Amino acid sequence: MTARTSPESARDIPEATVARLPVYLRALVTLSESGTVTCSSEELAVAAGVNSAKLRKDLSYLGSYGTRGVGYDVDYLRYQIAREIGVTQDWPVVIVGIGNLGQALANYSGFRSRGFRVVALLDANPERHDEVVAGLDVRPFDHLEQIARDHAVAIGVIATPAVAAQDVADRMVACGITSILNFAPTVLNVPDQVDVRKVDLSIELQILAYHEQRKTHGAAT
Ligand SMILES: NC(=O)c1ccc[n+]([C@@H]2O[C@H](COP(=O)([O-])OP(=O)(O)OC[C@H]3O[C@@H](n4cnc5c(N)ncnc54)[C@H](O)[C@@H]3O)[C@@H](O)[C@H]2O)c1
Repeated sequence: MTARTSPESARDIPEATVARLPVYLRALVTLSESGTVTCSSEELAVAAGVNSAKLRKDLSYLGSYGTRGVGYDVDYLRYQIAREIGVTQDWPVVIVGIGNLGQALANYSGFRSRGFRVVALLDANPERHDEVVAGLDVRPFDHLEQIARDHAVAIGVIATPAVAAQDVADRMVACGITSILNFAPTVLNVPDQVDVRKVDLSIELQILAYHEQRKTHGAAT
């Protein structure tokens, strides 16, 4: 499967590579902030926690091969990857469902530093509408259409209970939101042109539990 790429590149990059680009970007930001000017593919691979042959192959999709004997220019590669992902531009984001998780997400400073600007926090519960979270008023869910229009919102985050998530997704799609990050433990039905990414920490824990169990059984035999 391939992923859509930026208009400049008009190339298709494999989905698995796309999933690793943010990992490389994070490693490059750390290297850059520590004053590193160039790095070898091995150094970058260690910093990103991947195999260096895979890293070189991934970066070749971006047309970036480094310079023999010198390696990669850290800031230039950081810019190239950020541009490929689309985070050199500012992405307005709305978060719907401002309970425990929605508040934690709203307070997460890492979104802004990676090009995501939270423009509104929406909740259906009127009791929440007096609250200010991360410097933003919590607003009625019914304001979604107006906010999406005013800020040209492309990305919506769902942090409501599972029973409400499909309705929230339908309303997001109806007002032109084409990418959804869903934290609710439910499968969303959306039109083909809408991208949904699902985050489920309990699934990650279950995968770890599976490996733990195998370690325990392996040790017992
Ligand atoms: N993906 C993960 O790893 C992960 C981790 C924790 C929680 N969750 C999920 O995230 C969701 C939120 O969890 P929480 O602990 O913050 O819950 P919570 O009850 O604290 O908050 C949910 C909020 O959604 C609001 N809401 C309900 N229906 C709504 C609607 N139709 N429109 C707008 N707002 C609505 C509620 O008023 C409430 O403020 C749940 O679905 C939970 O299962 C996922």
